[in-house]
Amino acid sequence: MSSMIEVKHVEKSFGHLKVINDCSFDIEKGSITGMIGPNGAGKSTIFNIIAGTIPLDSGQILLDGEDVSSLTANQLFNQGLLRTFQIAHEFSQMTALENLMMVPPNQLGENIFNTWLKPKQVMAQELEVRQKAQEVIQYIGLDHVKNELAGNLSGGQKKLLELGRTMMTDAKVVLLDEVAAGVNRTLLKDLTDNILRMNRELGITFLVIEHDMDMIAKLCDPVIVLAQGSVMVEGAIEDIRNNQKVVEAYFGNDAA
Ligand SMILES: Nc1ncnc2c1ncn2[C@@H]1O[C@H](COP(=O)(O)OP(=O)(O)OP(=O)(O)O)[C@@H](O)[C@H]1O
Repeated sequence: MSSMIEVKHVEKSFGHLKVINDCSFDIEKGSITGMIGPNGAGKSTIFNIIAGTIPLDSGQILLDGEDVSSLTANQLFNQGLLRTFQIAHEFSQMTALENLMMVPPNQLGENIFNTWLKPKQVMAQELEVRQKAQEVIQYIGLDHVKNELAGNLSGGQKKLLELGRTMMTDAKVVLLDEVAAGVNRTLLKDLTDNILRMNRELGITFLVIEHDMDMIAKLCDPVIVLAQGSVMVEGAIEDIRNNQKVVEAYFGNDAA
């Protein structure tokens, strides 16, 4: 197995507060790697650094062997690394299907000159995108609500739609930040099944930050425990659960 993402000696401070401290770990290609840790451990910060939304102070991030430490989120998107985002306000007034159709970058039709100069190509591409969106909406099990406004979908359905949006791209790695929050148990199972299926069938690598331990246990191997800005332990969830250092990091020394 080779690495999809390598985090090497990354450091990040906010003012005088050192939040990420000589942090190094690898995410294997084809894995669903979980990241857990107590509040304030630096999970969101390292996640945002990998996603290109926060610059690192020092260290290096490699994507598929290439140094991407200074790339922006947009540039990383074009290299196949993306994170799910909540459906923005303006998209909530579009249908679920239209939300999927908005995703592919560089659609020819977006450029007015292309619409005049290359109308056939624009139409062919729109048809292709529509077909792909239809396939994706079926894949994620939202066909029955494809014409509903995204704003009217339930919390869990919105999460599924966000996952679907990543399938409209040629994603190699998807970063998921607390997808389970506010999702009911039935849709949580759909969400978990879809992530497992996308991983198995499409070969997408996932990095998952999650407070829901059930979801972590169902999805992730390995699991990385972050504490005070660096990796405390890494391994299978059963080993992590029984690790005394981890229990102490979460609950303090009283937990012993
Ligand atoms: N933009 C910022 N400016 C200043 N301090 C920040 C900033 N972002 C995060 N921090 C601080 O960095 C530390 C780590 O925060 P971070 O959100 O990465 O932790 P976390 O592990 O994701 O926590 P949680 O599980 O509570 O979401 C915290 O002490 C937080 O207050």
